[in-house]
Amino acid sequence: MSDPQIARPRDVGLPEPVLACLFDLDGVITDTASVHASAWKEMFDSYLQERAERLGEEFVPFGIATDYVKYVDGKRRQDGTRSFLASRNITLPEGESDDSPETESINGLGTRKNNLVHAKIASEGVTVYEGSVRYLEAAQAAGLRIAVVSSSANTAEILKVTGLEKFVEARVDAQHAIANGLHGKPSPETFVEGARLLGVETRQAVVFEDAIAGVEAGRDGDFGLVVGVDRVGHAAALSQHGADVVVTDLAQLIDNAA
Ligand SMILES: O=P(O)(O)OC[C@H]1O[C@@H](O)[C@H](O)[C@@H](O)[C@@H]1O
Repeated sequence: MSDPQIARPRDVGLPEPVLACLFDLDGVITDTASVHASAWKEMFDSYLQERAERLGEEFVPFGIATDYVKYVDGKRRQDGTRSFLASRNITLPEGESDDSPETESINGLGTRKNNLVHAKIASEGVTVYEGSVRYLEAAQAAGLRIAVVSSSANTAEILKVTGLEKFVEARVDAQHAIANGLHGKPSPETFVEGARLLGVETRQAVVFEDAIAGVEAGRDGDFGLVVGVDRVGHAAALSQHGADVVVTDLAQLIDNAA
């Protein structure tokens, strides 16, 4: 529900010179970080199990609270795959972007995971955080420009099925980043691009992120503020890696400012 009394950045808990909000999507606006996390676990566990049997090694499952948060969350699909496999001393060829799910390559494992994400979204739908919709409405009412900056190649689809497109003036997703040669998070380049597309300086933009790689990107990009969003009890890690403030729900910023 929009609040007609909200008219300035400080009413949504942001410093006055701020002109724009750069929102991560999965885990910040939509409850899709959990969908991604369970797809990653299903894919890696089946791959690791099959590999352990083949090589006669012990099967060590993929941990969501450990491996996902540390190596995968917030990063582009191929970067997350590579980063987790490196932590297990596994090196695979990159392969091609259209590798089938059976191909033992970085892209092949990514295809497996993406098929699982699509199946989960088709069967379970996408949940939008109510507090985030309230925040989007309030930010819009306060005259702030809004971009979504996500590592996901499924960003456009998620924004469409949830009806959130109407809030978004600029979108920097995996396709945009790759087409423009931008490094993915934890590099700040995609957030810098979000500010550029909105026509504001980075100091005039606030980054909203739930992932360690995302707050690191915010910290390294000279933004006005980095808001960490803690959905899984990792507030301390978000602060340590670059969040200036941490909330468990975006609506807290409005309520605290009132
Ligand atoms: O596989 P996709 O949809 O391109 O998403 C890549 C990544 O996108 C990020 O937004 C998520 O935090 C990660 O969990 C996800 O793995």
